[in-house]
Amino acid sequence: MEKFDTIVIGAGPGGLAAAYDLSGAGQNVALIENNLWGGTCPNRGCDPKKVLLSAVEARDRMTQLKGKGFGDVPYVNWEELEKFKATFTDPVSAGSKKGAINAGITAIDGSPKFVSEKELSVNESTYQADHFIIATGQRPSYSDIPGKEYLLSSTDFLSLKQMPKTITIIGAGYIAFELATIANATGAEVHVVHHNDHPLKAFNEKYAQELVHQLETKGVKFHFNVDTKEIIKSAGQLTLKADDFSLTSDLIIGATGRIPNVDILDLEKANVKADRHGVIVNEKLQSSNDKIFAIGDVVSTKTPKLTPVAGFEADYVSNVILGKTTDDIKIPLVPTVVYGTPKLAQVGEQNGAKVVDQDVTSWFTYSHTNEPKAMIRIVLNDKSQIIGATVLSNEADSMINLLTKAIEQKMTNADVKKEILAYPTAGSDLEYLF
Ligand SMILES: Cc1cc2nc3c(=O)[nH]c(=O)nc-3n(C[C@H](O)[C@H](O)[C@H](O)COP(=O)(O)OP(=O)(O)OC[C@H]3O[C@@H](n4cnc5c(N)ncnc54)[C@H](O)[C@@H]3O)c2cc1C
Ligand SMILES: NC(=O)c1ccc[n+]([C@@H]2O[C@H](COP(=O)([O-])OP(=O)(O)OC[C@H]3O[C@@H](n4cnc5c(N)ncnc54)[C@H](O)[C@@H]3O)[C@@H](O)[C@H]2O)c1
Repeated sequence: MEKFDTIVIGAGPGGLAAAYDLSGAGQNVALIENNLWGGTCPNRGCDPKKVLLSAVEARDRMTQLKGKGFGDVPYVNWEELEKFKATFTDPVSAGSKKGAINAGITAIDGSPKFVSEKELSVNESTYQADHFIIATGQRPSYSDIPGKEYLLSSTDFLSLKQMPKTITIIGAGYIAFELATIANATGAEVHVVHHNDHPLKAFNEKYAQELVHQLETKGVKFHFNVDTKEIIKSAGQLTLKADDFSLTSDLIIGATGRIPNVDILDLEKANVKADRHGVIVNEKLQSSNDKIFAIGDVVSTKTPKLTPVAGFEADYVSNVILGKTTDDIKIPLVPTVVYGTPKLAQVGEQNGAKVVDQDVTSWFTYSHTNEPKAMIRIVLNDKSQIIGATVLSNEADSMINLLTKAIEQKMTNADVKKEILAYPTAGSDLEYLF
């Protein structure tokens, strides 16, 4: 039986980072993947979505300047854009696997199952290790309704050969907003169906509602308080049914959340406990078996499920395994962005001693690109230090990174005014907020 220092299960951003860290430190590491190497983010998540959105953003920017330098703005050509996207995604899996092998990691394709607390089997071979890291991520989950087999996932959407004329998205979280933005820019009629009237529930409500309003202005139709009961297929189309509600479209995307990939690992044989949110861990990311860790999206914690978090947890767990730290994990501030035009970004505390909530649409940064609405909300504590922020604008992604740094450095509003930042940029406007 082959023996390793550490076996990592799942070659996404989390698993790959951990395998590289441990192998780089001299450990004998195996990495096991049962699908595409590289995981969700570069194959069917962040990166392909961002490639598609870059064309959408270019179109939206031109639309904002219609009559101010641009005439009629064409819809995004989906087939061409998909081909461009494939130039990024196609090489990922082979490249990620080859990179791991070149780094001295033993790369194994297959679905492992634990056979004991220290062993797992894959492809009829059994492997032993001192430590294991579970980094198997999540997959889309759908409500158990009749016709759910007709639903497509975000993965399917990102690889559609053709964009249909009408498309319905169930859910109003990150994925729903981003896919709605992309489909709308290709000329599709887009419907978003949500079971309550609180979209993007982790974000400031006023800002989320403004994003809804801006998408509605572009033609996206939101249907709130509609609890989907059934999907019916007829004459090549799909009809979504709810109480007193019916909507027919060419295809329906389920974007109602994701569930952890824990079910086929035989975790109970290794004494690893999981719940419906993932592997249960302590403050050192150890499972109920202290030699088996979990990182990234598969972990059952409230930590945001995002790529930089998976990477951070990978580095932390590697340091625990290598004996470099005995401290509990301390996740730093995690900024999040809903991508599109505009972007909605948020970080830190949303309540404090003082809140500056400013409509900045008329400011030069936003008026020279004719943005329909731009808003910034900064939360300060009783020492006037910045402790949180929400930004809605085309510049929200870079602004939230800047504000995250300001929070980490405990900057006050007076400190912000002392900074010299390149002008004219969204960052150099910050001082005018206070
Ligand atoms: C559409 C979409 C857009 C996103 N956009 C963003 C974004 O803009 N920014 C951001 O930060 N995050 C984004 N995310 C989230 C991001 O993709 C994840 O947080 C990140 O990929 C988590 O990394 P991970 O390594 O924990 O899991 P994953 O990337 O999911 O990797 C897990 C790996 O484990 C493999 N695996 C699963 N089960 C097994 C098994 N039994 N045996 C072996 N291998 C297994 C999987 O095939 C996969 O390769 C997005 C996600 C989606 C779906
Ligand atoms: N830009 C980014 O960083 C980004 C983008 C996409 C995905 N992600 C990651 O992927 C995760 C999953 O994204 P997501 O959008 O699937 O999840 P989500 O949790 O953000 O949104 C799911 C939405 O579906 C709704 N919902 C649940 N059941 C429903 C039902 N029966 N009918 C209608 N609506 C229902 C929820 O209320 C929620 O609004 C995110 O939480 C995030 O971690 C990040």
